[in-house]
Amino acid sequence: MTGWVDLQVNGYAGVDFNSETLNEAAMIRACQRLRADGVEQCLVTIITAPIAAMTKQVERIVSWIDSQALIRSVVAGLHLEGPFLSPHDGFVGAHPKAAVIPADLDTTKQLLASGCGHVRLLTLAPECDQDAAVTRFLTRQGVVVAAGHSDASLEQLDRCIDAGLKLFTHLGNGCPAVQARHDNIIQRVLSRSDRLWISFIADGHHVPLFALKNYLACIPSDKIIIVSDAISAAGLGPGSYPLAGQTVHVDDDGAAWAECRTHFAGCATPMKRMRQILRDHAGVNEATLDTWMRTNPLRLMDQSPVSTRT
Ligand SMILES: CC(=O)N[C@@H]1[C@@H](O)[C@H](O)[C@@H](COP(=O)(O)O)O[C@@H]1O
Repeated sequence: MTGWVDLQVNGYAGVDFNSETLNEAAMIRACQRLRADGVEQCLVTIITAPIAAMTKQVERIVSWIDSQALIRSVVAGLHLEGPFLSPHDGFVGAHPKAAVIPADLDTTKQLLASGCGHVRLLTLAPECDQDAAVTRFLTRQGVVVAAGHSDASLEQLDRCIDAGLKLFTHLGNGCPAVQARHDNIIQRVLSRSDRLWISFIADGHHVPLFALKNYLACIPSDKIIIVSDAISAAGLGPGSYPLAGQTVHVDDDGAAWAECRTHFAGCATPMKRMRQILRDHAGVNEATLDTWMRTNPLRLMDQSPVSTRT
């Protein structure tokens, strides 16, 4: 197998992984489509919701990973994006503000318990993780910690990096459109690209290609990871699609907008199209694409070997 490894998939081909009505047959269909579209493995991503709803959704998906061979071979685990994110406008992005909470160990343990060892990655805002306690705990449990939806200062970023933080989730998104010209989260994270993997959504909408090329040129190649952030619209055309109880509008150009149109809400572009975009419009060669879409995500996930997780 030489397919791509996508660390952020919220849904695919008409199936919303965050829906309360998700069932096993739909999950199998989505896995078949992911495979057919070149994705060997992915992390199913559960976004911020009230804790009881998150744990219930995690439990449901974990039961299928444990019992169904195709799901187990495609779904390498879960990525929890939230609930410990910045609640501030712009940073919170498409996550429901009311369900965002400060990081705490009890909630973290509850989330991990519901995952029965399948939670591989958790995205949090370092400024919401006092003394980096949750980052340190998760790292010791073998869960990769990412920063994202965050306005962390350099000090807060460094404190979490020292405690085990490994990744920054979809740089250039989950932050306000207008920010300080120099001291902003994008520049702070770029200044730490020797110590962090950094993921990007390469659909050409989340980050305009000219800016994406600048980012990709200034980060060491072994630190770059491409994620799809796919939602149920991925692989389908323009229209309205569900995401965790929200309605997302996909325009003719493929951009996926929240109803208010102030921010994106996931992505309708599959990995195979991102690969074409990066190759044909950003001049990235095939070997480098393999590094960013397979080797690097696998290396990052090796930081969370299944055998060491409890
Ligand atoms: C699954 C999902 O909801 N993903 C969206 C992402 O697509 C969007 O980019 C970000 C903020 O929006 P912004 O990019 O407009 O800041 O919020 C969420 O993470």
